[in-house]
Amino acid sequence: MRGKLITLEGIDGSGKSTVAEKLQKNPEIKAFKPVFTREPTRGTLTGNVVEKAIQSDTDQLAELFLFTADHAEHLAKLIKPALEKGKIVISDRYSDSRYAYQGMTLKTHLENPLEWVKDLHRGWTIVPDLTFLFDIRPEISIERCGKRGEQSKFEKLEFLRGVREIFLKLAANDPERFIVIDASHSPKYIEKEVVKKIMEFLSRN
Ligand SMILES: Nc1ncnc2c1ncn2[C@@H]1O[C@H](COP(=O)(O)OP(=O)(O)OP(=O)(O)O)[C@@H](O)[C@H]1O
Ligand SMILES: Cc1cn([C@H]2C[C@H](O)[C@@H](COP(=O)(O)O)O2)c(=O)[nH]c1=O
Repeated sequence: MRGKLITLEGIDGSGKSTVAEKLQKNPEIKAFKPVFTREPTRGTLTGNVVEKAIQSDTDQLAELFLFTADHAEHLAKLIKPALEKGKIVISDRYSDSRYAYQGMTLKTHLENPLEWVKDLHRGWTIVPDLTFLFDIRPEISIERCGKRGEQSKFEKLEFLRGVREIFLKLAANDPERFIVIDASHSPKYIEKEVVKKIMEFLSRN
């Protein structure tokens, strides 16, 4: 039987990586021996190029294609083989990050960037079985990122407001797949909520 793909999404500083770390240590989740991964990928040719691109003034369309190439590589080398082996895969960011972030960066290039970017993925990507959207006001997430001590070029209030809006739209349009989590709660509360929802999902599927 094909495995299950669970993704963690949200704006910068919404707490996805913190949740991913907690899930890796959680006994209920560990029992399923999930494969933990992320986008942009780490330590790969495509992931390294993306890393460089987002640290510089790369053209927005070029950036979309680099993120998408990284996604193709991620699918081919890790996601598909793991799902074919029946594994549960948990990815910190995935295609919805492209729809939301590049849906914003490409606003000046294209008439309907969200649909255009979604179309680009159609026919070859794998749609997640379950997606958690960690929803938070950018004012809070930016403050959190400040404390973390690094700043990406996407961590701007107006920009993240737009990204958040697209994420919420994606979730509203696909309520079967998305679970929206109020990410302003404590890490402990969020971990409990996410574990509960994953266990419910796995018991049904
Ligand atoms: N629920 C929470 N409450 C308060 N602070 C949090 C919470 N979750 C995470 N943090 C802190 O906020 C910062 C950002 O968290 P984290 O790196 O998990 O976010 P992220 O969504 O993975 O961000 P990015 O996508 O930008 O890498 C970290 O310093 C982390 O310790
Ligand atoms: C996958 C993906 C990511 N981004 C953005 C989101 C972040 O600002 C950075 C890097 O991600 P990280 O989780 O903070 O390491 O890149 C994007 O714009 N498009 C994407 O597809």
